[in-house]
Amino acid sequence: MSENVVHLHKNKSTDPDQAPAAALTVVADAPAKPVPLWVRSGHAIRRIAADERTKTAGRLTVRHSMYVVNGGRIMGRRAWDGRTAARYERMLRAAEAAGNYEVAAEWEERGQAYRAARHKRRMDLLEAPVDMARSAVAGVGIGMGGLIGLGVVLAAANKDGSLILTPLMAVVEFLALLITIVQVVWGPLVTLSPLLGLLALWEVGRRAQAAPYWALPDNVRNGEGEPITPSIVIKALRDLGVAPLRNAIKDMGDAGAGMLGPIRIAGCGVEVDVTLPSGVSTDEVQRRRRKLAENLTRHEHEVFISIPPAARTVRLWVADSGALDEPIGPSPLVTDESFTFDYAKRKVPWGQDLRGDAAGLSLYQRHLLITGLSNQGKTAALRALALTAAFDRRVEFRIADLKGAGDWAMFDGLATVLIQGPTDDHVIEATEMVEGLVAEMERRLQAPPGTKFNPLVGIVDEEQVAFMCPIKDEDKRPYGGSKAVSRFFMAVRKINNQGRAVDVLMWQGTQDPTDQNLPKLVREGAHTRASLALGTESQSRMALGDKAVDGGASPHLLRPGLDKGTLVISSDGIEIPQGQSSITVRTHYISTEDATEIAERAKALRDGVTTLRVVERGERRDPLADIASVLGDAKRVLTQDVLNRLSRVSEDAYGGWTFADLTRVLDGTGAEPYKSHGRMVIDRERVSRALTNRGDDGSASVSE
Ligand SMILES: Nc1ncnc2c1ncn2[C@@H]1O[C@H](COP(=O)(O)OP(=O)(O)OP(=O)(O)O)[C@@H](O)[C@H]1O
Repeated sequence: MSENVVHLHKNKSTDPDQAPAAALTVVADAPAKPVPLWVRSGHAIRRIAADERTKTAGRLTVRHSMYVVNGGRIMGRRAWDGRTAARYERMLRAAEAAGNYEVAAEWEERGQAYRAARHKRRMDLLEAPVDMARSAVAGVGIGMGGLIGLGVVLAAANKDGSLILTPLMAVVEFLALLITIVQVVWGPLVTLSPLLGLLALWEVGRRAQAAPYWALPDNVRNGEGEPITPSIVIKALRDLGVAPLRNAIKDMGDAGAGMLGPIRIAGCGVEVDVTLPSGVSTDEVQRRRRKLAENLTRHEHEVFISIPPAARTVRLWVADSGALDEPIGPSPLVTDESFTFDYAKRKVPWGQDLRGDAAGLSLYQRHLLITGLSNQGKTAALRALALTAAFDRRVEFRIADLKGAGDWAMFDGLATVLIQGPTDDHVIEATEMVEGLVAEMERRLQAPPGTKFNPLVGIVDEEQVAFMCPIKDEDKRPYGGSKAVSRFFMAVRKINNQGRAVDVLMWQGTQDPTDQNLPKLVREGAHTRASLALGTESQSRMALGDKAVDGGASPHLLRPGLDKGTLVISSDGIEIPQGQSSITVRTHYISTEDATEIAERAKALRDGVTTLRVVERGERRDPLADIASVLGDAKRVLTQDVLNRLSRVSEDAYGGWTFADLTRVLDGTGAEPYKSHGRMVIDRERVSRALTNRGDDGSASVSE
C-alpha cells in the first residue's frame, strides 16, 4: 500500500544531497552568572545619562527654568532699584572700586537728592487719604448734580418730568455693565495671571541669557567670533578667576562697564583699556591670557594684554576671529621695483603689527638675533632684512649659512664672503670669517676718532651648528662651545661687545635655543632680539630676555606651523607701544625666487662684488717660535712689548692678540708670564727651554 502513496513533501531520507549527518553533540555553555539588577540598572542609567538626547533635554529644562528664576531675580532687582536708593549705592561703590572719586561724589549727591524727594513724597502720602475722600465726595456730588441738571434740561425740552433721572440712570446702568464684564473676566484672569507672569519673567531671563553657560543654546556657547561688546568684556573679566575682580564687578553690577574705556577698532581687531579695581594687579590679568581669550570666545593667540602708561590699567587687543590667519600682503621689496634704502636713516618695511600698521625696523648699529623652532620662517625673516639693507650700496655682507641648502645663494655677487654648508669645515670657515670681522673691528677701533666706516654685517644663519661643533684647532682650541677658549664664541662676543660703534655688526639666526647652542653672553649681546614660535617659556626667555617675557612677550604662545613668519620683537629699533616690552609683527614673506630677483636688482646698484667662498688662510705660523724670536737677547721682556713685537712680525696673525692669547700659548710650557717688579714679563730662557723640550711633535701654529 505504501508504494501507492505519493508523498507531497520531499522524503528527507531519500534526498541524495541530504546524506545522513554525523551526529553532533551540542555542549551547552556554562550558564552565565546573572548580573545583579542594581548593576544592570546602574549601566542603563549611565547609558541614558550619557546619551546626547538626555543631555540636550537636560540643558533645555535647566535653561528655561533658569530663565524664569533669573528673570524673577532681574525684575525683583529692577523693582527694588526703582523703589530704593540701591542703584545710587551701587553706582557709588562702582566708582569707588574703580578709584574714580569725583564720580563717586556725584553719585552720592544724586542719592541724597533721591532720598529727600522720596521723604517728601511719603509725607505727602500721609495726607493723601483725607484729600482723596474729600475729592471723591466732591466729585460724586458734582457728577450727580451735573447729571440731574442735564435731566432737568431734557425734561423741560420734552415737557416730560420722568426724564429728569434718565442721564443718572444711564450712568448707573453703564457702571452695572462694567461690573458684570469684570465679574465674567475676573475668573479666567485670576487663573491665567500666574501663567502670564511666568511668561513675562521667562522673556526677561531669555533676553539676558540668564542661565548657566553650559545650559545655553549651542549657537550662544560656540559663539566664536562674537563681536566684542562692553558686557562681553566685563563678563570675561568677571569669570577670570581673580576673586577681588569678580567681587568688585559683582558690586558694580551693570555699572561694571564703567571700568572700560571706549572699544576702538585697531587693525584686524579691537582694543579696549580696562581700569582695574583696587586690589587687582595688572599682572594677575596678564597671567590669565588663555582664560580671558576663551571667555571672549577667542583663541589664546588672538588676545594680547599689554600695560599702557595709565596706572592700574590693562590694554586688551582682541583680534577679529580668524583674522590673524589671513596672509598679509607682499613686501614692498617685491612690489616696488624702484625700492631704495638708507641703512642709517630708514627702517626696513618688515611686516605689519597686529593692529595692521606697518612695522619698520631700524638696523642702524644694532646687532641682531632671530630664533625660533625649525621651519617657522627664521631664514626668510633674516634674509628679508639683508635684502633690504643690500639696497644701500655701502653695506658689506659676509655670510655663513651653516645649513647650505641654497637659502642665501642669491647673495653670491652681493656678499664679499659666502660660506654655505653644514660640515665641520664650514664651521671652521665661518669661525675664520667672524674672526676676520673681529680683526676689521679692531682695526677700525684704532683709527683716528671721527673716522667714518661703511657698515660691515656678518650674518651667521643656523648658528647653533657652530656652537655645537666639537672639533679643535691645532692649538687644541675648540671652535664650538662657550668657553673662554672657544673660537667662534669669543669672536662673536668681541663683535657684540665692541662692534656697534664702528659699524661691524653680527646678525645671528639660530634654531630652537638652548644654553648650549646659544650661550647666554651671545644672546644678550644682541640689540634687536626677535623670535618666531618657540616651545617653552624658558626658550622665550633665552630668545628675548627675562624683561621682555615678564612684560608679556610670549613667542611660546605662537602656534608652530600656523604662525609662520610671525615674530615677537624686543628692540629699540622698532616702535613699541608705550608700556609694552615687545611687539608682535607678521612679516612679509619673500620667497627664494622673489629673493633672487630682488638680489639681482640690488646687485645692479653695486659695481660688482667678488664673493669669496672660503676665507683665505695664509702661511702657518708657530707662535712659540715667534715669541722666542721676538724676545731677542733680553733676559725678561714685558708682555706688552712681546705683543707689540709679535704684531710687527705678522699683523694678520698677531694683530688681534691680547694678553690672554699669550698666556694661552705659553700655558703648560713652563714659560708662562709672571710678575717681576709689579709688571708681567716673559723669561727668555724659559721660553727657549720650552721650545727645545717641545720637539717637533707639539708645534702649534696660527694662520696668518
Ligand atoms: N613671513 C612668512 N609668512 C608666511 N609663511 C612663511 C613666512 N616665512 C616663512 N614662511 C614659510 O615657512 C617656510 C620655512 O621658512 P624658512 O626656511 O625661512 O624657515 P626656517 O625657520 O629658517 O627653517 P629651518 O628650520 O630650515 O631653519 C617657508 O617655506 C614658507 O613656506
